[in-house]
Amino acid sequence: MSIELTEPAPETGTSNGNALAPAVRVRGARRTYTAELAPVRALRGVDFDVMPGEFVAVMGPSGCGKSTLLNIIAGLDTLDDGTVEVAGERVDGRDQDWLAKFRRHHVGFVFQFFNLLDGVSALENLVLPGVLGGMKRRAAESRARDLLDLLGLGDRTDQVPAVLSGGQRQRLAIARALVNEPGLLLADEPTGALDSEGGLEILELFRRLHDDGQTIVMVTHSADVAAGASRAVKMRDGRVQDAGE
Ligand SMILES: Nc1ncnc2c1ncn2[C@@H]1O[C@H](COP(=O)(O)OP(=O)(O)OP(=O)(O)O)[C@@H](O)[C@H]1O
Repeated sequence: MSIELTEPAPETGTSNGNALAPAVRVRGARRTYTAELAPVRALRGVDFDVMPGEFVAVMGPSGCGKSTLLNIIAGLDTLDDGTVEVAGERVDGRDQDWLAKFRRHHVGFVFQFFNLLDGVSALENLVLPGVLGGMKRRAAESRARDLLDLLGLGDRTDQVPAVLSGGQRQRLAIARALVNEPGLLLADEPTGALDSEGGLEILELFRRLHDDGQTIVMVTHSADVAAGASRAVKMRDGRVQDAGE
């Protein structure tokens, strides 16, 4: 059974009715963390745009604010100042319930260390977020099986994550992130825990998803991985130094 990877426009409803709204629009983003010695200014006025269908790599030295930027786009962290829009919808200033619902339907998140549910099968790792996202169990199972097939894990449905290789676990995590057909896929160092072969395999998968229209923002330290994206954004000291072309 084939599966359509191309995403329809997210049904967030744009605030201004503009169908060409950027997938992501961040303006003047500031985030300072309280720390023991001195406050850490993780974001110092970031402007960042991603158009629908782009595959953007975010690069920069350790501590420059890459993960913080990704987290504020996902509504996993809050801003001190500035605005964040995803598909035309303001994300900043929302309460936790709104953000949880928003994430469930519109944002898929892939982590460096997979963050899978260890005690349940590969299939169940996908079915649970599908059901939480509002699917009937049978529909979620069907979607989960299709995604596992698509990502080359069709023969692993009943296995728990612990018996999978790192690359297979990351493919499972990507499948999970796609269960609810998010308009936006965010990935924080998705190849960071893999060897170079495993990393390139994941990059190839992202490129396929991108070819099918998926909007992707990926944080990476690897220039080789970033070269596979359609644009590389460079951050430094809490700012965007180069927005790429
Ligand atoms: N919850 C927090 N509390 C305090 N400081 C934090 C917190 N989260 C991040 N920071 C600090 O904010 C700065 C930016 O962190 P961030 O994780 O965004 O950087 P990064 O570019 O993703 O780094 P890396 O490449 O090492 O993952 C760092 O100095 C970090 O120590």
